[in-house]
Amino acid sequence: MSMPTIKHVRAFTLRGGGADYHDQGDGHWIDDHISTPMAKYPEYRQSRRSFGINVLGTLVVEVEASDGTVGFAVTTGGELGAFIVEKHLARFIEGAKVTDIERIWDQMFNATLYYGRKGIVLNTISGVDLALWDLLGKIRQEPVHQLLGGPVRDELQFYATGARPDLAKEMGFIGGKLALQHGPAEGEEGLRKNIETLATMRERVGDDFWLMFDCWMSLDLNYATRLANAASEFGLKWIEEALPPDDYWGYAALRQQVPSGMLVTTGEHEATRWGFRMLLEMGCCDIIQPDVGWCGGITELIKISALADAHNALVVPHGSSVYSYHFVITRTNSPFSEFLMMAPKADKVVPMFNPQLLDEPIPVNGRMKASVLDKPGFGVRLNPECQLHRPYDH
Ligand SMILES: C[C@H](O)[C@H](O)CC(=O)C(=O)O
Ligand SMILES: [Mg+2]
Repeated sequence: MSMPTIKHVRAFTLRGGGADYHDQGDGHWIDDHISTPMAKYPEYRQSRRSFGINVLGTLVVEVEASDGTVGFAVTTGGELGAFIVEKHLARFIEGAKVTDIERIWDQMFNATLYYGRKGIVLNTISGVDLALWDLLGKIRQEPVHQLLGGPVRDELQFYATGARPDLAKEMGFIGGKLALQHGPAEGEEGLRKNIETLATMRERVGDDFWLMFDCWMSLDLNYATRLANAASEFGLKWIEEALPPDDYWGYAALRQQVPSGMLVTTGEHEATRWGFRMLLEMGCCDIIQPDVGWCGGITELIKISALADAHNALVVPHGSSVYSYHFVITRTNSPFSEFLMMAPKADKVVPMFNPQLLDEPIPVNGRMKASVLDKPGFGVRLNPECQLHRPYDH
């Protein structure tokens, strides 16, 4: 079979939820007094949007092959990501064969090393990488999970992230992850309120349902240790992203200090095999949580996951909807998945990247059959009702 080449790459921006899932309206649980690294400033404590968590918006990358097939992906990256794709990365993509994914990744990463390595550049590289996997799947008429070696189980099992683990239990999820609401700047009273929320939820969900705290990089080692000790009485399963992502030493210490049996998890703001190598070799956590749309895409996640497996660590990707589902179903060291509850009150299941994708599968009774993922590529379409904007052209 002669392999088509890539004729065009195009980058667009989009506003309103979707891949930039913090870009929500007023009254959404995800923006209601969540503990953040900015919460030490009282004026930025009530809303994450107040410090600009949603400034980037969504980046849409489209790759069109010489036979007319189009692959695409969405990630967080907006206009800055669009600039990087159109003005810098396009040269490595256009003219390449659709199977040249590994070489394109290596060229994108090495050409941006002097200003990249992590953050928005890696989000952007991830977006291109996911679009390339989508394209290859569509050209081969195979789902991405099949390109990755095929499912290792019949279905995915999900825990839910949101303000209502009690409702998540009724909806069939295996656990509920609460966003921690009060950080160190809110003192002992804040710590008490955090524990009260956990205690209330434990009361409602019973002993066996998993409950976790997501601390979104907002604590220090002392506070995180005290929170973990106090939460232990209420069966906290894991403490997530307790410290800033660069504090590998703090994570290694925290893992030694949490009560026996409690897991330490992190990694959604980490990128590449080198970043995760630090977390794994320094013994920072029990579960790594790469976001497929931010860590370097599927091409890099394959390497990160192999490294984690060799360190006996689980890989439970952060959010990332279909991009993580197609990966998780193919890996034994990824036994369950996250589902971010994007309904403003976390009281019903809506597609995670709503409203940007069509045909985006959702868990039913906290589960998703592998067969639901059996469409070419990632199996989703861009919603034509969403207003695409192309800020740069090349
Ligand atoms: C709930 C967290 O603060 C954040 O918005 C999402 C996240 O970190 C996660 O899903 O994990
Ligand atoms: Mg998290």
